[in-house]
Amino acid sequence: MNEMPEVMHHINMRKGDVGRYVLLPGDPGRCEKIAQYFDNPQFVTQKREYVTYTGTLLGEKVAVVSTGIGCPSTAIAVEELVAIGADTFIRVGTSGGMQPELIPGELAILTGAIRDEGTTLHYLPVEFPAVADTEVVTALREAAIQNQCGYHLGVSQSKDSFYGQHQPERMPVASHLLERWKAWKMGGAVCSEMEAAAIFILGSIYRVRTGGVMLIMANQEAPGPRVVYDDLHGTISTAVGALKILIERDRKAAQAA
Ligand SMILES: O=P(O)(O)O[C@H]1O[C@H](CO)[C@@H](O)[C@H]1O
Ligand SMILES: O=c1cc[nH]c(=O)[nH]1
Repeated sequence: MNEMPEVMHHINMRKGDVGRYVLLPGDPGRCEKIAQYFDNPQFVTQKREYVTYTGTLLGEKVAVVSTGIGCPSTAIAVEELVAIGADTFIRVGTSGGMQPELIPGELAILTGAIRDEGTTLHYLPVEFPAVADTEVVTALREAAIQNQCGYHLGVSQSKDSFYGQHQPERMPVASHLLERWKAWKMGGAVCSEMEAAAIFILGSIYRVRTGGVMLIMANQEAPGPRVVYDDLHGTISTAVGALKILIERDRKAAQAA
């Protein structure tokens, strides 16, 4: 087996560059905006789709690292971040709503993800569920309530094809995609996005804490207005609030130990 290099090949960082707590948006352009919610925000590095800023919350080092689109690049980010010492990850993303009652602008706090993608099959058989960490889910829910954000708890569909979600009819495998979408809906999936399954499966394997909070931009099951892509204040505040809750709880647990 090849050892991990000292400087990680893709994220371009080494031990000490980030702390334990990391936010993971897909879009590299969202990192600077998220970092503004930290104290002492600082740009660290950029390589390919991986942009990193660090800062502090309650005096603790935190980071935001973009994953790019999809599970392949996300799995690489999580692998390399775990190798340099991170152990708590929250995906901060956008998604499409999958249940008629969801209102664009509300949040989906993920308890798990449907593994409708190929990357995690390189890690665990498909029967293994992609689940979020209970402590992270609880912290996200508390933070959403503190921020007065409407939210729904549930599973996302983590898929490989954005256009397979939005224009399934034009795909040669249309009937397959439509039938499976119907099944995900009947099973109660709340939203569709592209990275959570990889984060959750790697979290299980490496015994690190993972979760995700997704802005519901539009509802595919109840067409109506979309929220603007840039309007992520509630989503980011909820993720940052959850990190603060986890930092405080971790400190108390360390003192009690
Ligand atoms: O909002 P982000 O985190 O970029 O994520 C969502 O947006 C992208 C698709 O437009 C996919 O990466 C999907 O998961
Ligand atoms: O509908 C959507 C919105 C954001 N990201 C997705 O993958 N799907």
